[in-house]
Amino acid sequence: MIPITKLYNGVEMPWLGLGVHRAGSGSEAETAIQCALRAGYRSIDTATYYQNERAVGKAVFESGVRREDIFLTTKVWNTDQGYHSTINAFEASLEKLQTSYLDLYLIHWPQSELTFETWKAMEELYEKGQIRAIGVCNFLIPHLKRLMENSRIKPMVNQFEFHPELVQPELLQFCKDNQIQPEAWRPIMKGRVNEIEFLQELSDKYQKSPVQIVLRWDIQKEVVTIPKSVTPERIISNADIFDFELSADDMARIDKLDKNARLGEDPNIHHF
Ligand SMILES: NC(=O)C1=CN([C@@H]2O[C@H](COP(=O)(O)OP(=O)(O)OC[C@H]3O[C@@H](n4cnc5c(N)ncnc54)[C@H](OP(=O)(O)O)[C@@H]3O)[C@@H](O)[C@H]2O)C=CC1
Ligand SMILES: O=C1CO[C@H](CO)[C@@H](O)[C@@H]1O
Repeated sequence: MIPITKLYNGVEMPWLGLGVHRAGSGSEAETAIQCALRAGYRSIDTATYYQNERAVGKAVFESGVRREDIFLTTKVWNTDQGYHSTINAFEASLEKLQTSYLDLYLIHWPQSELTFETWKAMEELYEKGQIRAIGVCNFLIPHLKRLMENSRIKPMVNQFEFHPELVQPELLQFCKDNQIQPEAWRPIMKGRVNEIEFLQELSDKYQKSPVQIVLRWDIQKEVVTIPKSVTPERIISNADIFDFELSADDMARIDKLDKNARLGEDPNIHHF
């Protein structure tokens, strides 16, 4: 059983889920999701932008796992931002995902003034019970402050790039202080954590792979994590992180690998 965290509105979210960006839009994604569900995953992170919501919906529907036991996340893409276009994008996502509600709907990137309208639509869908939790991605502290100062409901989740070379302690603390659950994207640096020497040392010490060490570090830092894989052995081993604990010293030493180095786009270029 993958343990769960509780969002500030009481909704339960698994600490670990399957990311499906670049998991393909057909059978590759379906097979990966079926494998993950068999391995105990109960959370899937997709996006309209990934063009595989249909595959996600099909895999979940055919898995035999009850919809209410799965935590389904998708995101409103930049070109769909705005009040009416968000409602339309949401309806389209529901149809593709073969579901009547979402567990988590996220704004994919901040997009200047339009984001206020997007958020208003999401607040309404949340209040109507069509989404169990609403949140954002790629919001830095100024983005979060601006949204919170100008809206009724604060985000329940902020999903941002997070791994040992991009720790952003201030953003983590800000999320914590405001009861916003942080969620890590690109958590294993696309597999590159395997090449970091110190993580190889910890791998020998704990008898876990560097990837497992890093995913465990996420959990102990209270960051939800969503590693992507379409490889069955990796899907299984990435979830095998709940039977060991990193010492406080080793946690702090992983923190020190921080280089403030991004692999993805810088949210600073998105004015809001
Ligand atoms: N909100 C946002 O803006 C963003 C959200 N995301 C979300 O976060 C998820 C995860 O991030 P992502 O960018 O995919 O990167 P990840 O850090 O999860 O890395 C995925 C890559 O690592 C490989 N991999 C997986 N497990 C292992 C392993 N145990 N050993 C070695 N290599 C491994 C995968 O290969 P293979 O599949 O071949 O096994 C894949 O190439 C995305 O899928 C998406 O859902 C990502 C980017 C931005
Ligand atoms: O979700 C995403 C997947 O990765 C893309 C490219 O790195 C990101 O831009 C996007 O936000």
